[in-house]
Amino acid sequence: MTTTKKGIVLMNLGSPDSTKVKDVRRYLNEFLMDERVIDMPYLSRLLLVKGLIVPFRAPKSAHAYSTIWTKEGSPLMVLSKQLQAALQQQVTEPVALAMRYGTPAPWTAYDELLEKDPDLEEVVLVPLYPHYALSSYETAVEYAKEAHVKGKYSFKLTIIPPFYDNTLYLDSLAESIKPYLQQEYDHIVFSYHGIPERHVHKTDVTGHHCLKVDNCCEINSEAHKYCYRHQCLFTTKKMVEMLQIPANKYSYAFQSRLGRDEWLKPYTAKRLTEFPSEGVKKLLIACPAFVSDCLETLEEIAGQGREAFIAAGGESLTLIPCMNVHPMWVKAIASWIKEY
Ligand SMILES: C=CC1=C(C)c2cc3[nH]c(cc4nc(cc5[nH]c(cc1n2)c(C)c5CCC(=O)O)C(CCC(=O)O)=C4C)c(C)c3C=C
Ligand SMILES: [Fe+2]
Ligand SMILES: [Fe+2]
Repeated sequence: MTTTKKGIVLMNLGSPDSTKVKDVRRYLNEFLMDERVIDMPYLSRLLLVKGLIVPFRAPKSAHAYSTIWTKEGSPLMVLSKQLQAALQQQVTEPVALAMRYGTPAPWTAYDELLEKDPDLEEVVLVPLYPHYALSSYETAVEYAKEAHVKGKYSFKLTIIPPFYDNTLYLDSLAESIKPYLQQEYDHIVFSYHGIPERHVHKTDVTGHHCLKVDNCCEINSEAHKYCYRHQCLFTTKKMVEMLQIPANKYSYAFQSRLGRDEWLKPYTAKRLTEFPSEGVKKLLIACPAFVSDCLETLEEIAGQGREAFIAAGGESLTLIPCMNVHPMWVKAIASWIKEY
């Protein structure tokens, strides 16, 4: 029996090169000019992003990054590199890292793998997103595929699908949350990165299900394959079942809204200011849409979010860290590689 010579690419979102405003500006321009993130015709997008959003956002984001930046760089990059190293301990195939924005680009990762093994026959791409969204999973995959075609690489590219319902992901996530449920708490919120409602309509393959039918995400539909909201709600439901969280002690919410469009609701930022008046004083927050801690968990939730919650009368907000390099999570990725 001959075995295929494989390599692995872990792919995440990416961070600016530094907290300097010019680096953050370059990163935001690349990110927000992505048509799967700001889905507008090119000229309108250019005017909005370069004329309005980035000039105002870059200094604010640079400051936000400066509050979480480490000696080794952005937490997202540092933790992604740690995940790469931990996975490399578990598998014999070479493991490289790629980012959708900034560096390392997918072609850099492909070249790195080929340098280690010029006879490489297959690369397994692991987009580090549990849930499908145009602005996360799809854009990463399309970018990696484009780099594969443009670079005329001869190896086969195999792509791991969104893993929101995969037992190994759910087991690792539950295991990473479990210790935090031992402490006294009033409520746990599962906070997912938000997306515009328009994106949910766009990915509805039926054209008439998502956000149009009552309880759309709970009624069986072929739309769920691409429905970010369904997939987030599914992950929440599984966590609640597996961790036996009482029905009155949990909720879900969506964070990181940008602009004035309607995004998935409820908004985390609003809920944080409402919880204390509902009797929630000790709050836990888990962020299952992120596999590695990043600006959105460390600054938006544990920084600004905690401040808003306390100012509204809350006592404590505990951010449950992402899976990061949890041994079960590393093993989960290693076994997906074997399966594919
Ligand atoms: C979990 C998946 C993600 C989805 C879906 C997503 C959608 C989305 N994001 C923006 C705008 C921004 N997001 C930013 C940071 C950021 N986003 C994700 C993941 C998803 N985004 C991560 C992991 C991060 C953190 C990166 C890091 O370096 O730590 C930012 C940059 C920071 C800021 O200025 O707030 C922007 C901008 C939109 C518009 C969108 C859906 C359309
Ligand atoms: Fe984002
Ligand atoms: Fe749905």
